[in-house]
Amino acid sequence: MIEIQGVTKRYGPRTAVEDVSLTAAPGRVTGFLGPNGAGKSTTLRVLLGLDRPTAGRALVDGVPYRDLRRPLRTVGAMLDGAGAVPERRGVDHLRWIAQTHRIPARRIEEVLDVVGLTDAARARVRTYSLGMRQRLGLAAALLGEPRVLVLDEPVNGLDPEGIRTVRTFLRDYAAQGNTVLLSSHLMGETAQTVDDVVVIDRGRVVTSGPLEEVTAGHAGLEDAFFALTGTAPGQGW
Ligand SMILES: Nc1ncnc2c1ncn2[C@@H]1O[C@H](COP(=O)(O)OP(=O)(O)OP(=O)(O)O)[C@@H](O)[C@H]1O
Repeated sequence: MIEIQGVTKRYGPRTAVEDVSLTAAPGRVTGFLGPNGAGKSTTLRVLLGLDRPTAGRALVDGVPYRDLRRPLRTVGAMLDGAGAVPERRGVDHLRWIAQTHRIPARRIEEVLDVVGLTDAARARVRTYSLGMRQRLGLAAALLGEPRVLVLDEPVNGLDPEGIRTVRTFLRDYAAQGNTVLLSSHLMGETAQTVDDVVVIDRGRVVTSGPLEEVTAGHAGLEDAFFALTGTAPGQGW
C-alpha cells in the first residue's frame, strides 16, 4: 500500500508539486498520469526518499521509505530507466544490486527471464536499445521480490510487443496481491493497463479514482484529461 499525503515540493521559488495526495492499493495497478513536467517524477522521488518534501509525507506499508528495514525487498523501483553504468554488462548490474542487498543470486536468472533479457545479459549496457535499458531497469526493480512496484515511465521506448509484455506482467503482478504504481504521460496507452488512475497537471492532482469512474462520460482517458484541465489536444504537450 502506498499513501502520499499532502505532498508539496518547492525548488527555490518554483513549486514542482502542490498538496499531492494519492493512494495505491494492493491487488491494483494504479496509473499516475499527466503531461511532461506535471510533477510525476518529483512525487515518486519523494515517495522513494530521494527528495525531501517541503510539506506532507509519503508512506509505504505505513512507514516512510527511509525507515523500511529491507527497502529493496519491500519496494522495487525504476526511475530514469535502468540507471546502469554503460560499461557494465547487464548481468553485472543486477549482480551488484543483488550482492549489496543480500538478494540470492538465483533471482538474477529469474528476473532476466521475466523481462526477456537472458540472451543479452552479457552484453554491455551501452550497446542496449532504450527498450532493453527499460527491461534491465524493470529486472532490477523485481530482484527483491517486492510487494510494491514503483515505475516511472516503464513503457517509454518499448515497441508494441514490449508494451504488451510489460502490461501483462504488471497486471499479473498486481493480481497476486502486490501494489503497482506506474507513471506515464501516455494516457491512451496506460488506460489499457491500469485499474485506478491519478491524474496530475501542473503540480496538482486534478482527478483520481477507478478508471471507469474517471472516464465516465468521456470517450477515453485522454478526453477526460482535456475536459478536466481545460486544455485542448496539442496544447502544451
Ligand atoms: N531539481 C529540480 N530543480 C528545479 N526544478 C525542478 C527540479 N526537478 C523538477 N523540477 C521542476 O518541477 C516540475 C515537475 O517536474 P517533474 O520532473 O516532476 O515532472 P514529470 O511529470 O515527471 O515530467 P516528465 O515526464 O517530463 O519527467 C517541472 O516544472 C520541473 O522543471
